[in-house]
Amino acid sequence: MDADVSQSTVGGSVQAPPSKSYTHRAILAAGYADGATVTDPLVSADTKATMRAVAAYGGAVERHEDSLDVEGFDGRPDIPEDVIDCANSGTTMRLVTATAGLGDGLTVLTGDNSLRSRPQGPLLDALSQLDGRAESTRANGQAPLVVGGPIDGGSVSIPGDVSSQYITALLMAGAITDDGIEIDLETELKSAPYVDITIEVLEAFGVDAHTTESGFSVAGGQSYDPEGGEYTVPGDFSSISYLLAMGALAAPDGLTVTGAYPSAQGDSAIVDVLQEMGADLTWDRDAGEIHVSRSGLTGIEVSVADTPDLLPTITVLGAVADGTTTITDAEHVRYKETDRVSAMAEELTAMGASVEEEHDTLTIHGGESTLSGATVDGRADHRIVMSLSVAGLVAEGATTVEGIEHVDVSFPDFFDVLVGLGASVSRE
Ligand SMILES: O=C(O)C1=C[C@@H](OP(=O)(O)O)[C@@H](O)[C@H](O)C1
Ligand SMILES: C=C(OP(=O)(O)O)C(=O)O
Repeated sequence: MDADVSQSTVGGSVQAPPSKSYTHRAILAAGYADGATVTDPLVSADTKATMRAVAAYGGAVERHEDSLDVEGFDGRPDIPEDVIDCANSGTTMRLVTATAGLGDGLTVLTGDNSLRSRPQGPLLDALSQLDGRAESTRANGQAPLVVGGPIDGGSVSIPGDVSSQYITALLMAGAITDDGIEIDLETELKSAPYVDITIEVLEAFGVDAHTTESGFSVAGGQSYDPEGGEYTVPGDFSSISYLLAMGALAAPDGLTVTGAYPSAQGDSAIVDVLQEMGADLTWDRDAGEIHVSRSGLTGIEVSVADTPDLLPTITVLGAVADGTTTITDAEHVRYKETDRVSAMAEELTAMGASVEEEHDTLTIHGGESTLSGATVDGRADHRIVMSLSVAGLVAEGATTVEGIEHVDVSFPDFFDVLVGLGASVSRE
């Protein structure tokens, strides 16, 4: 499905969607537990993949209007009756691959074309170091994967610059092992705040995991036991980034995002990025409300080492801002649903922007009247679709964004929200 987005303004108030990262972790943590209620979950294509995995391992997930009742598999998983299809979700594949290492038998994991081209090798290698069986069927470090155990824990050495999800996966599974897992990082850790999110969720489930001098550590023999049997998911700052970008570019009378409370999410840095670019933006942290209105923006230099999912949003902001925006430390953003560094450079160039791509860096030469409408390819990637749609709000003439159904991965009602805020969008 495509969306035709015309130059238009937005305004009003909108509730932040629930966090994808917290929802995945809460569902799996409830799976490792006897069970739990997950309140205000994100129900999306990606989190449904984690629900399916928990069910495949012997749990069950019942959906209610504002909550999920998760029946856990309580520690070590059953051996699934069938292949686990992780669809488009990297988080699901990495987190539940480590779960498979706890099982007394083999689990087969696969996903869609995109997921089957993403790197899993370092996690497979880590499970092998723990004497698990962990193989890529094509011997290329990519899914389909065949993984089995049961692992007892131990020490692993792993690179930190490919995906933090490997660390999250090992910490979550490590608590269930007999001996725990010590993780030594071979490189600096990229996307580090996502491990902070993991440690925060584990703590809420009564599990201790912590940083060490060389990486992370989780003791074995722990049980997942959430206080009060319930966990509430906060709002999602990656999703909020599109709402704030729309406000800063196209809300003359302002736009308010509610449900935006502080948490461990690195992507709340979008607030600092916008303020540094000169946006008229205030965040009432106690009330969980961010107010932003249309502002003249100026280019900045920003590292996405900790915040890879903000790259598409910042690229669009940079294309409209006066002067040059330089996005650095971006290599790991190439390992997502698509290579987002190239995708954003190419699609915004098609809209008239001047973007220079290097391996680790994007340089955008912006200006208020740079963007013009074009037909752009959403690359079957939710974040490319959403950021190009925001660009369409300020481009001269109509922008057609292809493949908009992919917003289902993290922000299923994105286009309803956009229309509700007054944007001129037609879908066909
Ligand atoms: O753990 C998580 O919830 C995520 C970690 C990040 O991935 P990497 O650690 O692979 O960079 C991020 O890009 C992804 O959207 C969600
Ligand atoms: C990269 C993302 O997610 P995942 O790694 O779970 O596919 C994302 O949501 O941008």
